[in-house]
Amino acid sequence: MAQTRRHADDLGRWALTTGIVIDEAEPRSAVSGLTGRPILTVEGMTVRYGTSHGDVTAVDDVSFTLGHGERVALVGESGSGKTTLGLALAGFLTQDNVRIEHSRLDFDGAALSRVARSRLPERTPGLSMIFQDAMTTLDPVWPIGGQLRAVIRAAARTGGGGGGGGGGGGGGRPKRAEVRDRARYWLDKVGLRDTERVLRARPYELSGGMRQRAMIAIALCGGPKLLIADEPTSALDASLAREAMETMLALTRESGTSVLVISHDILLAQEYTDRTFVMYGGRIVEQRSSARLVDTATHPYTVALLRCVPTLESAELDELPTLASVAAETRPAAPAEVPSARTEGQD
Ligand SMILES: Nc1ncnc2c1ncn2[C@@H]1O[C@H](COP(=O)(O)OP(=O)(O)OP(=O)(O)O)[C@@H](O)[C@H]1O
Repeated sequence: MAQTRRHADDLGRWALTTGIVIDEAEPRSAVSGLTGRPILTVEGMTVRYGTSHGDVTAVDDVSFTLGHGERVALVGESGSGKTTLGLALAGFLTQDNVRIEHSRLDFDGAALSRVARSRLPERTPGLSMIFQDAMTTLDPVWPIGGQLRAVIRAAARTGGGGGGGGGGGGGGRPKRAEVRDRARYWLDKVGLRDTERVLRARPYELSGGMRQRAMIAIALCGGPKLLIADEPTSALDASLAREAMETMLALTRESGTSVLVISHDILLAQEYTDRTFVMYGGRIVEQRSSARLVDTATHPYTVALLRCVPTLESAELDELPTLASVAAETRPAAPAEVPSARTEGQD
């Protein structure tokens, strides 16, 4: 808790310092037309790292649900706990110094207990994760083809799908030729040409954009029901980032895969997702329809974040607004003045 508190005190002016957190959950159906049982239900999740200076509470009592086929952006500044939340959900936080607590964590209708998860790439069947930098995430000395085939085989063992390329999703052991076909199919799906070369290549032999596409193929070839993408395009330049994001989202739409995309980029969140969750100091302080975020955001941090988005008007300014400058302009709100939580549709 000490670290979270210090972090909040650095910014000093927003609601977290007054202890007020607005967790404004809109009904999913009202936002995206999605109904039925959620693919993911998280209640009361807290993640702490034990350090030599005491415990760091990186995720602090977070609750939300994610619908089947829904795409949600998790935005927030550096250190707000986005990556920790994604890693905890995907089962990557297994170190001894990490403590994860929750009152409920259900994925695809079943409780996700950490002990039930096994080694990669079978850590959580049906749940896949993409990371920021393919170069440091992919095995550097293992050809792309081998990495793809390992996930395809693992998915087949656990009954995963993945579609296309010759079966293998029926829970049995797929034939070698089928696995090879499916690996080619997925490279083709993510827009990589010269697939034979890419299959044989090690990650360092590909360009950044190609590596990121290969990582998207590896993440999706097992037919996940939920994809957690942590800053999936921030290592790419703007045009490649857009292409890779569009490819990833088109493929997940096609397969009905739910997506939780972690990003600093609130514009990207608005453009590509159904709902946006804003994280601040380890908490989800706002959950909104992405399309209506600008008009409906009430939490002071979200409002400040939106004011920092560059616009044509701000190009005229001597200095672009930053969180620090917006905070400096904002009179510290007394607890009674902080906007109260309202759910859209109540007005
Ligand atoms: N292994 C660790 N040990 C101790 N503290 C950690 C560890 N990893 C993260 N933290 C701390 O947990 C908090 C949340 O970090 P996290 O990386 O989850 O935030 P983030 O929002 O994803 O940031 P970024 O956008 O920069 O990736 C930060 O205070 C960070 O310093």
